[in-house]
Amino acid sequence: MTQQLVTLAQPAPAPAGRQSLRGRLLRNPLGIIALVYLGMITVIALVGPLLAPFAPDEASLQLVFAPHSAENLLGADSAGRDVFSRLLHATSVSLAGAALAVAVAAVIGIPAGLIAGYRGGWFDTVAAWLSGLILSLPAIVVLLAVRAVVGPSLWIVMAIFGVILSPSYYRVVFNAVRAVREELYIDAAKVSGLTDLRIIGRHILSAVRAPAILLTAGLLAVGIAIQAALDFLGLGDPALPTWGGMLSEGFYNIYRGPLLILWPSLTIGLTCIAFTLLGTALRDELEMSGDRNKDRNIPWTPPSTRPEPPIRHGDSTQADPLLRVDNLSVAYQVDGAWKTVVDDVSLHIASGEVHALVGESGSGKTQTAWSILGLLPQGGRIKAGTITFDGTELTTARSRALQEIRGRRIGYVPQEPLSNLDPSYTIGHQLIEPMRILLGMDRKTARDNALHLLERVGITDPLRVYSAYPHQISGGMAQRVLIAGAISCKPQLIIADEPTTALDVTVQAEILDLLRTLQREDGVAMLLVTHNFGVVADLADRVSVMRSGSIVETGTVVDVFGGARHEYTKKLFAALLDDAPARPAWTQREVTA
Ligand SMILES: Nc1ncnc2c1ncn2[C@@H]1O[C@H](COP(=O)(O)OP(=O)(O)OP(=O)(O)O)[C@@H](O)[C@H]1O
Repeated sequence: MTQQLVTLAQPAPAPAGRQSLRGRLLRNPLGIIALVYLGMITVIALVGPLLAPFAPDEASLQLVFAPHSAENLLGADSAGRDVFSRLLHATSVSLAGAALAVAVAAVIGIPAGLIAGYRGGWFDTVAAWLSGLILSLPAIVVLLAVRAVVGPSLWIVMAIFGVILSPSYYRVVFNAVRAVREELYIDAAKVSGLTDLRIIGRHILSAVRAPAILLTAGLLAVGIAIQAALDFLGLGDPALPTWGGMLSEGFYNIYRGPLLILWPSLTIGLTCIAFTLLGTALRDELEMSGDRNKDRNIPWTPPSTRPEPPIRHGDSTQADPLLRVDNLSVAYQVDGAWKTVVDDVSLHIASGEVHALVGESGSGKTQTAWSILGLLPQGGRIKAGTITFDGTELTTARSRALQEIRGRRIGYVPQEPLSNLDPSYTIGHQLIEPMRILLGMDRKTARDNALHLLERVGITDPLRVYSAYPHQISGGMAQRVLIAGAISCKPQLIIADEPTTALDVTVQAEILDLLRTLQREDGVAMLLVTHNFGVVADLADRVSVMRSGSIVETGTVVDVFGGARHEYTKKLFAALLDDAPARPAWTQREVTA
């Protein structure tokens, strides 16, 4: 999990799952049904008026309430007009009306949300005020007033309805932009010299796209329903054939021509359902929520080249270890196939022992640690092996048993201290909550305990830090707070994932010192994920060296440091103990000169 400060002049590659949204939507049954129906209705809207056998208002007294026939496929209405032709024309008008409302809403709401979310300031204040004002207006009353003023114009009424809908886009886009605005990659893009417009176009719009598409599907359904309702109430334009107008006509003549109400209501209902289904399918695919079920259908097979058994120094099996990880394999689904990132990993940690996992970036250290914590990110699965903690099998444990173990008996110290604290709560609140829930302490005892813990981890002003918010403390302090949190419930095992990487050198030394003291005083076992051999030598009893998802060498620190046998371990040591001068000779000469 090395924090990589990549320049973001180029956008980060999209996750594999996002690359083929259209393809995945076409594999989603709901998506296919909705797309086929909506595709069909759009084609009808475009070419229907050209294919209609009659003009929408062509009336014949002989055909009043005529039943269906070869000439009038769906019969005729109370004025003797061909229902089929009117339905084809109404499809164009109704869809265009809904599309107009949504287009107006998007044109106003999306740019306003982007600017207010990204720039903030007075624009944010004015836009938030206006959006609140529009939302507080009763839409139907406004539309009635508009109709009274401008007369029966479908297009003006739908355009005004678009304005009323625009706060929906504004809020969704504003929230999406706010969520990414403070991200490091946006700062990196600013630093790399991109203009605001380019940053919005390249980095922000991609965060806004998914929620905006979802909202559009929902608003199109709302647009159709509202327009039908206005026409049904007789507030539409009587000169234009619409689904709502036809529905109204069928309703008034329900006894003489019962089928007249069927066709428009069926079309309105199916179209609204199709837009809603499309929205649901899009949400499933964009949020990858369907993956939970899909990945069951793709069988995982171990990679064809199995890892060699690790080189073991001495007997690394313990009679009754606190934590046993045996033959663990972890895989992610990427482009419809399993990618194995941890393969056949076994390690045992005895009570009070510090076991270090070292290896190059991407070798699977963090995935192994997260598997033990049950914190694999979405898409990651334990595909083989067992993880037994103090006799409890964690891979098959029910979530209640896991909750009891995680936090209470296994503590976790993450790599990035500040991003692991919730900015909305004080440090004190975040410290006492687990103690109150997991240990059943009352508020006062938990508070005293939290202050004592803060003092114990070396915070000089515990009272101030207790009532501070995460942004008011430094990275080193935040790491101490997280260590205090990890030990607050007196766990038997602490998993520390590169606990010093994000800190400067002097603070690193202090934090290592602290971990060492706590480990000795409390006799807690520790799984330490690190790249740093210095940290291993300083803290660990045993070490396992990982490469490409598997352990290649394992043993006590003394044995491995004293006589590394695997080529890869030797290379790691060689890289560390390079005899070459610290900087090339020519540079030294230049500096001396
Ligand atoms: N969500 C994911 N989808 C697919 N592969 C992933 C995912 N997360 C991690 N991986 C892959 O898992 C492998 C192991 O990653 P892991 O984070 O465990 O590495 P690491 O050894 O902890 O590295 P570092 O020291 O840089 O933190 C990497 O090849 C990584 O690309």
